Amino acid sequence: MSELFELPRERAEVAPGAVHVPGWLSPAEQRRLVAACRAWATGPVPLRHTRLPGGGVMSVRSVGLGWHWQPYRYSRTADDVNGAGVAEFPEWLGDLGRRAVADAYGDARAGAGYAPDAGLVNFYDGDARMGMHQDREERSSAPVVSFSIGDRCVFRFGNPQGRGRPYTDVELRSGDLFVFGGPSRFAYHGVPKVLPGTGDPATGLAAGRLNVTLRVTGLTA
Ligand SMILES: O=C(O)CCC(=O)C(=O)O
Ligand SMILES: [Fe+2]
Repeated sequence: MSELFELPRERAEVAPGAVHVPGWLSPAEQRRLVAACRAWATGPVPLRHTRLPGGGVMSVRSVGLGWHWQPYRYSRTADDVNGAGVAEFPEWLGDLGRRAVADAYGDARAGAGYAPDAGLVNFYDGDARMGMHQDREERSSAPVVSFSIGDRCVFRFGNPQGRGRPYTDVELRSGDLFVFGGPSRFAYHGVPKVLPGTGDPATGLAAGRLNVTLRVTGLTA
């Protein structure tokens, strides 16, 4: 069906403290993020499939900013990849995060006080997905900010008690913002499906889905 007949996509509070803001990133901001991710993907730590303790590898390819994430801790160096120090978390990305929190919650003060120090860049090709998990390696309950670019996906957002129901399936499209904090900060969430071929190459991403999450680690040193 043509986009013409689709309902407008509205800001929605999917769970308490979990807010979806469709089309939040401008086309220029999406292009800037894609270009930045392209550079981060090459190093100092390359975009790679994270190895899991059980021996498997994640289908998503990832790289960290500010801090390196590996199951299940943060470090400054990518000891499970090439030992290199992670790329710096840029100030402009923190600024984008502050605006995102302010807009998602309609709370300028919450936005101004948001100080993310870690970014996680995730790239999904057509077959990649992410199982239900909590973001819980952070020692802070500040919100997680998530930006999506490229192919659409089904984002499953649940509850802090466990992987199962209740959850809500949200379609995240290029430019969408999702912020989860407050009572939903430690809610389980995942990406059961990416919808290949639904992105717009004008973003600079010809195929696949890019997701960038910002976090406050609460860690020092
Ligand atoms: O790709 C997404 O939308 C979610 C990514 C995510 O949950 C994570 O990186 O922890
Ligand atoms: Fe997550």
